[in-house]
Amino acid sequence: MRYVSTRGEAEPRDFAGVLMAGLAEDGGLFVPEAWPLIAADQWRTMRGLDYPTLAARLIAPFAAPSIDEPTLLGLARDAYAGFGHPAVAPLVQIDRNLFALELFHGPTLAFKDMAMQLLGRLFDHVLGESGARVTIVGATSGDTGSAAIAALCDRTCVDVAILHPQGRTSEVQRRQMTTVLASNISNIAVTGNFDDCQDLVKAMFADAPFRRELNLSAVNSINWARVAAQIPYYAYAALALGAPDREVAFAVPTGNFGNVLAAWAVRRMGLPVRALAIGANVNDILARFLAANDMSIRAVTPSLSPSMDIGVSSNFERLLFELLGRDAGRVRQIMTGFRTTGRMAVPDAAWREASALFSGVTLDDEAVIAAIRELHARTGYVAEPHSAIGIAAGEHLRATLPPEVAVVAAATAHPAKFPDAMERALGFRPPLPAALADLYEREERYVTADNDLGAIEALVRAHALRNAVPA
Ligand SMILES: Cc1ncc(COP(=O)(O)O)c(C=O)c1O
Ligand SMILES: N[C@@H](CCOP(=O)(O)O)C(=O)O
Repeated sequence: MRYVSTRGEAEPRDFAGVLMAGLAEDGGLFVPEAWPLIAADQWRTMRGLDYPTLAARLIAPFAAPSIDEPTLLGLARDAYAGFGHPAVAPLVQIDRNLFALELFHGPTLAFKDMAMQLLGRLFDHVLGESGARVTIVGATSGDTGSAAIAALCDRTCVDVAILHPQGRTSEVQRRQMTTVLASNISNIAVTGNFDDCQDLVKAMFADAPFRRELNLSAVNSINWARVAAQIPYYAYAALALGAPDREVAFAVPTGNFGNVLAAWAVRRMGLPVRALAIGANVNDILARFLAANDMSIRAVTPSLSPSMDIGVSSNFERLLFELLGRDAGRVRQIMTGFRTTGRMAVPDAAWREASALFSGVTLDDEAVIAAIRELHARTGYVAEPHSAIGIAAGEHLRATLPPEVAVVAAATAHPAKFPDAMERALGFRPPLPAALADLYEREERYVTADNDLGAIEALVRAHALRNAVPA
């Protein structure tokens, strides 16, 4: 499989090349040159496979020829061995025809572990073969950072610098990052919001000499490998519920649009996905787009679902590329306009196509608290704010669909990551699992920095040089 940039000017490359490159040199995102299409008969043979086997089977067409399926299977078995549930991503029925796909049984208690545990092993595999070393720069609103750090700490071939918005994550999220004292990990608390951090990451990639000097790579969902590794759990859920012989629909709490893009991908690969709902907090650029073709940047407002406090959803560009018939020139023009005007001029036909498949549901903090309480009182299910938004979107979706369509909502984080919100909603603080029980006693280490590219680059360079192996 070869990958092309959504903006058409970067050199195409294979899976290993895309894993290492992260963001394309033209500022675009890598996408598969062609989508693998799986026939119904082949899908049926995948029913009942365990999670690592299914993951290897579905990622194999994306990874070929860089990495073959047996190698992927070995990496996947290792990646998911430490998960806290034997099914890795269990489906829990929470109501009539409504299921929660629990994606938070990995080491850092959020769905990011599902991809990141595999990604860490992919980096080792590819870099081990080449002998190269990379500097990974990442932006986080709370969960990507801790998952990346857990997956990559102490690996000899990578240095990791994670930018988080100072004071805008939950304390558990911050401590999950800042208490990892491995020498290849650096945490930078930036004065600003997640979008500032993400813009800084993209600016580092756009600084060609810096990018070359440090051999930059990415762990955010701008890196195609992240999205590829998020595809299997949607297929896993759909197959368990009867696909390809039964339609399914997915509801996904959304920030950077990576997770729901993976759900869209299984549809593109041939599974009968009838509809996709995105759940948003007050930072609802995607819901506004779907409702009224209003993709306009607004100030980011802190909320009880901090991981979704995102103003601009990077992965929308991958969907836009498809909606525009893969016209990279058009994408380039629209994205340039978006950056300069703050409003994305999506052609009407593309918007209509998107809104025929996707719907959006917005919940402000009061509605989130009410949704957590109501869900708990009615079903006994304890959902943290992000998952509660996903489930609320699933409930809206269910009301619009025939009863034979199975609705699956992504439960993206463990309630213990957001104890303040849970206490406000349900009057108790869910305990952290044993492996994290002493999180509040652990030493924290991080540096703070202004939202200034030069200052951040200097910190990242110093970190990478400190760890560089002498020639
Ligand atoms: C717990 C949680 N839920 C939902 C999201 C939104 O996912 P995405 O950014 O892939 O849309 C995030 C962050 O990305 C998250 O950490
Ligand atoms: N919600 C994320 C933000 C980054 O999203 P990503 O999927 O692009 O890594 C986080 O928790 O960090």
